Amino acid sequence: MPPDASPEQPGGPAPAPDAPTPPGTTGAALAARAHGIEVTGLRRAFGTVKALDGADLVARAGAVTALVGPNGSGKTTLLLVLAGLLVPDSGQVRIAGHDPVTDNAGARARTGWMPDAFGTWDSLTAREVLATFADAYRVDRATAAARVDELLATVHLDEYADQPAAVLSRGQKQRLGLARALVHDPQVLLLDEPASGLDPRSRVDLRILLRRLADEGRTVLVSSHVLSELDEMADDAVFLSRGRTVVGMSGAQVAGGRRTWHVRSLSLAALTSWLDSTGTAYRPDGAARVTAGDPAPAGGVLVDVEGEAGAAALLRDAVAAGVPVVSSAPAAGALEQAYLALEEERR
Ligand SMILES: Nc1ncnc2c1ncn2[C@@H]1O[C@H](COP(=O)(O)OP(=O)(O)OP(=O)(O)O)[C@@H](O)[C@H]1O
Repeated sequence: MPPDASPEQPGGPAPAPDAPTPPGTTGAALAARAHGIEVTGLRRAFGTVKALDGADLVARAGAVTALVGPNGSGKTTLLLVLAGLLVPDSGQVRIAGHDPVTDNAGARARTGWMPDAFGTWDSLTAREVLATFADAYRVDRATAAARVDELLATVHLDEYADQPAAVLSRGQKQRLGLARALVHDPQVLLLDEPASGLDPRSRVDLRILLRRLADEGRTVLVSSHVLSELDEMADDAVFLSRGRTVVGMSGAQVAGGRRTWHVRSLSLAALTSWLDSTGTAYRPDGAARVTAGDPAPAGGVLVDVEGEAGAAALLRDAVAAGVPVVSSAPAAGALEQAYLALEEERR
């Protein structure tokens, strides 16, 4: 049995007969995808551990939503409940308008689930693995055959299509897991650490694919510890801590907050004396390399500014004052900074 064996796999309850539409469907069918994910007051305990302790979440259709939180904050538990693989103790969940508790088959027919490690049947080929899942989701044979080929190409596994899954590397298995999640053309995609084990090229491909899927009107909820990666792909973010939603943010809110910028100048002295003259607080970036005998070494500082407009004003004024600015960029991604600020508040 694969490690992520679950009733979702072949042999489990059948999806609803009105299974989702094939890829490329447009118009009215896409309009029906208006619902995303809605979670209210979700609770789930394992013995005395409250893995979910009143979590709330909204993930919009047509957007990529990042699910962020420290180890043990309840992300996987939440995703398992959303995937219909774990029954919550209490709370409300709607997946594309369906309740995974009372209408498990209906919700799961519309949900693609990619666990953090995808187990396969090693004796089946990559193509057979996908065909088996398509069959379990009652995708008709002709549609399934075309879709399996299309997905194998999408995740760049076409040359391994007829190889036993046992020969696939960890990253290739992850990509097969992504294809598996898409085999029934779900409206909602749940991905738990999808980029783990992927090489840089595959990470870029994943980002492009998730953006395309969201642009098609699907709901994409993705958890990862690699915040820089989420930064590049997420429209919105939900932060979990100790089983509760600490904050939900739109991308604009994240970008609009107070952030640290790294400003570098050909002359560190010119930069710092200008900042001093304007009363702007700054800190060393810890990377200044002073060359012996160089009277005006290059270097940079960290400055906290309000939103991107604040960063633009800082750059404009520095250049206007004759400071030879080389670069000005966020010191860390927006999600990372928001996350660290939240951690700071909790201390
Ligand atoms: N099957 C289980 N039995 C007992 N405790 C569990 C079980 N699953 C999760 N937990 C506990 O629930 C809490 C939340 O775990 P969960 O895996 O949801 O966190 P997470 O945010 O996904 O963590 P990570 O980032 O480390 O993957 C943890 O304290 C964990 O030990």
